[in-house]
Amino acid sequence: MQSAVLTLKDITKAYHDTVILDIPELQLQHNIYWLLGGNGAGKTTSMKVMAGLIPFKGDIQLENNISCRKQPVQYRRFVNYAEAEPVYPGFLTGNDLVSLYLKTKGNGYQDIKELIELLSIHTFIHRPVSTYSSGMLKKLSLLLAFTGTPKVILLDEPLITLDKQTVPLLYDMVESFYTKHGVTFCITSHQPVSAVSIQLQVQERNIVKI
Ligand SMILES: Nc1ncnc2c1ncn2[C@@H]1O[C@H](COP(=O)(O)OP(=O)(O)OP(=O)(O)O)[C@@H](O)[C@H]1O
Repeated sequence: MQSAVLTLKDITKAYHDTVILDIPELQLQHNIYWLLGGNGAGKTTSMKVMAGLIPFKGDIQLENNISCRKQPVQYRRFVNYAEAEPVYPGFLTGNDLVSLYLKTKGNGYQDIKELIELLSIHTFIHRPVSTYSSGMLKKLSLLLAFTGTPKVILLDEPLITLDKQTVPLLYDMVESFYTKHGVTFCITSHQPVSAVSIQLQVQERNIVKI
């Protein structure tokens, strides 16, 4: 049996008094997962919990040896996350953000300049992000999720605002990081995601395999 990359145990997440997630146990193996669920079901909340970015009860283990609760810095070094609607300080340029990520995450599996060219980010990377369109911002945030040497990449609604040419490029990146670099992906999307092999669903506050 494949060993678990992420193990969620006794997770509960509430906003104020409203419980959004109640997950007794969930194991994600090395794979590409598509997380489904209706509007407001809890997909983004699940992604933020798995990214270790918001408080929750319970714990998540990465490869059974790094605890999100006990070793949050180490955990976040190996779990990358791209938000559905990324927001960055407007005065920073794409170059500033790439430098910052490289400094904190280290050199990546693939040369960052190659990825910048591949996604055609080089034409605007020198500009402050306040001047970007939503699609340009999305491309930059996806690029940043592929920096460093993550074991898991979480992509929340990666397809929204992406142009037709970029969608297959993103799928190729997902496939190649999955096969060549052993990265596990969890992707939320209301559109079908062709790169995916296992579907998950947020159902009555739990995440189940379907
Ligand atoms: N910061 C917050 N404070 C209070 N409630 C919140 C907060 N963020 C999300 N919620 C609530 O949590 C529930 C789940 O929201 P979430 O954004 O995780 O859903 P989602 O499945 O990603 O939805 P969508 O498909 O519409 O993006 C919703 O009822 C939402 O109103």
